[in-house]
Amino acid sequence: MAIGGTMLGKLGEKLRKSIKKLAKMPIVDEKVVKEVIKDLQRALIQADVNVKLVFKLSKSIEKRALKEEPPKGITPKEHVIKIVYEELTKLLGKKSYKLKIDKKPYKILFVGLQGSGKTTTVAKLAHYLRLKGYNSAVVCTDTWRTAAYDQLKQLTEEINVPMYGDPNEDNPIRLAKEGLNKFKNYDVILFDTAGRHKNEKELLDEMEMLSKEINPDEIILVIDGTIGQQAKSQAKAFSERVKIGSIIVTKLDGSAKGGGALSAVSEVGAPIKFIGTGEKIDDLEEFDPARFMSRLLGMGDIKSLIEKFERVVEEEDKISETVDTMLSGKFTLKDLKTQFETMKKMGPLKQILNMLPLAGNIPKNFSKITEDKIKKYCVIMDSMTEEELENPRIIKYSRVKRIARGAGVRNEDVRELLRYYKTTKKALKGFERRKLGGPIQSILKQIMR
Ligand SMILES: Nc1nc2c(ncn2[C@@H]2O[C@H](COP(=O)(O)OP(=O)(O)OP(=O)(O)O)[C@@H](O)[C@H]2O)c(=O)[nH]1
Repeated sequence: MAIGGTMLGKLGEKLRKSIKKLAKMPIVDEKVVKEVIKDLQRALIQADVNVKLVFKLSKSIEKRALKEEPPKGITPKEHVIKIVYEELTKLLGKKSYKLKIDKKPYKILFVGLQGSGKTTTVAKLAHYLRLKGYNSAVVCTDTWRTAAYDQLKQLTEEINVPMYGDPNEDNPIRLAKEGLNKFKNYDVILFDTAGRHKNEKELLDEMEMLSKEINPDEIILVIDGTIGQQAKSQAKAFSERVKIGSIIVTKLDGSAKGGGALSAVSEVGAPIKFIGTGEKIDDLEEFDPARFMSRLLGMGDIKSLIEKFERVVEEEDKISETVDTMLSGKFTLKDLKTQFETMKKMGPLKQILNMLPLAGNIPKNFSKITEDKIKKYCVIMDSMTEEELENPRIIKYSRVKRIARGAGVRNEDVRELLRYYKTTKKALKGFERRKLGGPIQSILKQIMR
């Protein structure tokens, strides 16, 4: 499911809007920073993010945006975008934590209130684990809700995962013991539990007893994302009685309060390892705060953009030299080849372009070329001689024919590449270095590297 679509839809939209606004500002000063912070505050509070957290975030953004110097090669605007992104990400946790199956059987105890999506999540995780190559089995210990057994049975049958339970048994401990014994040769055993009891205390008592009996390798708390920041007190109640190892927040699809739930749960101390994004069996996603935020912000992969910026800074001198050569008109097919090879290494061109918040400013010649073309052109250049690459002017008809044959393409393809080269060279000549604005220059540098 696309986050940009329904999931936390409104929050994402609003955050995107304020970042776009920032990206459009001619300069970034205190007034602009404050305005952006106001927008962010409004969006976050509407998504039920705790006011204190929002306040903390505002302070850090303001302080960093106004005090920190942007690194060389990065414009103040890009710098502020990066700070906003980093601070928003921090709301969701410091890093990503993966589920590690490091012994056999790996026992997972699921806890959570009724309706949180626990049973569905157990099945989703069993399915996820199977795709990762682990064979897992499921035990139903819920003796309170009679439909729980049937629901789990149906879900596990659909995915062909063995399940143990007994609708006539009223002792969850006995069910857990039996299940443990039955599935001890499996890679992973998932224990589903009750979500309802006479009262909350007794539910927690039962979880504690089950935990003692099963001695799980990990206890996963399942929390309904639609409850917003209340998720924190719920998580706390459970963690006071059993050792919560990780959390899964469900129903983030279409929940306006998802941001509140995620940020609140991040404060509890146990990492969010997965999120539930729908009712279907594969609507379970590994949770990575940085990736999640960059997707939510809908600006392509900001994380990789930032890493690239870091490389830009490191390679500033080297790039500067290359750009100088290109802009001075000494642009050979060899330079074009280097440029293509970098593009190939950096991933699909489309992706690179999407990563740039200001992609609209890229000269047409650069954005028009497709990945397939790049591949083809590289093959063609591979069958050229060093001399031809250095001095493309010598490539006349007989050479075109030889190159085409060598590369297994039509003569017309070779001529097309030569035309592309000429246009690019001309376009580069048209740029006067001093006329290039900051961001355009760094984009050009990225592309030309
Ligand atoms: N939209 C959406 N619905 C979900 C998600 N996860 C679970 N649900 C739905 O939430 C409802 C409750 O889920 P269950 O798995 O039955 O809840 P439970 O926590 O196991 O309830 P107990 O068995 O009583 O503890 C079901 O209708 C699920 O389909 C999710 O990520 N997104």
